[in-house]
Amino acid sequence: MPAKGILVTGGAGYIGAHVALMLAEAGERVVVLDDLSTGFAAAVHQGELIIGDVADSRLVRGLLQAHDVDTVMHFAARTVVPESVSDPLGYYHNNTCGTRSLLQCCAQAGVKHLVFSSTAAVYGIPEDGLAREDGPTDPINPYGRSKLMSEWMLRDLSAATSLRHVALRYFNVAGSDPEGRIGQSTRQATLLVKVACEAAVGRRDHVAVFGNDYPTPDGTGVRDYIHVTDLAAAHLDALNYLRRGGPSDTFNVGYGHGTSVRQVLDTVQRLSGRRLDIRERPRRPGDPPSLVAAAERIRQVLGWTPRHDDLETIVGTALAWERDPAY
Ligand SMILES: NC(=O)c1ccc[n+]([C@@H]2O[C@H](COP(=O)([O-])OP(=O)(O)OC[C@H]3O[C@@H](n4cnc5c(N)ncnc54)[C@H](O)[C@@H]3O)[C@@H](O)[C@H]2O)c1
Ligand SMILES: O=c1ccn([C@@H]2O[C@H](COP(=O)(O)OP(=O)(O)O[C@H]3O[C@H](CO)[C@H](O)[C@H](O)[C@H]3O)[C@@H](O)[C@H]2O)c(=O)[nH]1
Repeated sequence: MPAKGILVTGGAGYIGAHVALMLAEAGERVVVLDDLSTGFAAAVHQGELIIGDVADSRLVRGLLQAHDVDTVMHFAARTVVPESVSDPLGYYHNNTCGTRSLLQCCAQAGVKHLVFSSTAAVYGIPEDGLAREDGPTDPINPYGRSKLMSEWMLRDLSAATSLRHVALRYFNVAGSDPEGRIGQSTRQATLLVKVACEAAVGRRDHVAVFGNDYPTPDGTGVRDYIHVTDLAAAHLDALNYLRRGGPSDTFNVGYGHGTSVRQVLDTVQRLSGRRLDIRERPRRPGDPPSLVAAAERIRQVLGWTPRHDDLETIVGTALAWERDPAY
């Protein structure tokens, strides 16, 4: 019997494309659904790309049936925090209502497994800077709320039906495919590693440091940066876990240690050999001083074994992409 299909929504985007390629290389039959609002057709290396909206129920129902899909990996979303503040309804429409529509199709088609892209933004500002899966969720922007609502819907649907899911809460994702096939080409990026690498190759004239008076070792914000290839591998671990019959669950995907803005910028300067024009700016509203994953559960339960837990590898691959992007 031919293998069941895996539907990857948002598979032309930065993270989804890395996962789709890794799945295809592992021998899975992948079909990508993406409206190309922020993604790139050239990011889809293997498997079919269907251009369309996750909220198009007719299209999605047809795809689930035609490709005999039993697993959905759901990446499609709008992801820019400040944009979610200025256009909250757009974010709830695309991320929350889009997910609801997709889930309805999955339930009707009897999809067995779903892996969902959630975010550390569901935590808001944890008191001690360490985010635990069973700790409070209190997102501070519409993006985080749109994702948390999706987690809730998934949890309720899994309780009511035979669907089982894994929600992965990503921390700060950066870097690119070490072979240079896929990377982050997001336009008007706001994320630190991407912005700093753009400056290092001369595509921006400066980098802002948002806040130098945080209660952190060097006064700048601390985050848990993870390499996109390790993040992609977590999705294959989640898939294997669900196939083994594992119950629905939620996991942080982070390394469990923090890096400051200044450490990131120092590394970008050292690896690029370029001095950046660094401008100290006031704190960015809504930024927690420090956000680091409690990172044990995913290793224990899913068996996730990161291979690129190294700031130089993260920045090095991000810089390589910035110098010579494939799209
Ligand atoms: N990049 C990060 O650091 C980060 C951190 C936490 C969580 N996430 C989550 O990971 C997922 C992927 O993010 P990314 O960084 O790859 O962003 P991205 O913008 O590169 O990818 C999102 C993809 O979804 C597509 N898309 C958006 N709305 C769609 C719709 N309605 N129908 C079909 N396709 C649609 C876009 O065209 C794009 O290809 C998102 O769900 C995001 O919330 C990302
Ligand atoms: O030009 C910049 C950009 C960022 N920063 C600082 O660098 C750190 C990281 O900021 P990012 O914008 O790179 O990422 P965030 O920590 O804001 O992460 C948010 O956006 C991510 C990607 O969308 C995830 O969703 C994540 O969960 C969500 O909290 C923060 O201290 C921020 O103040 C700067 O100093 N200058």
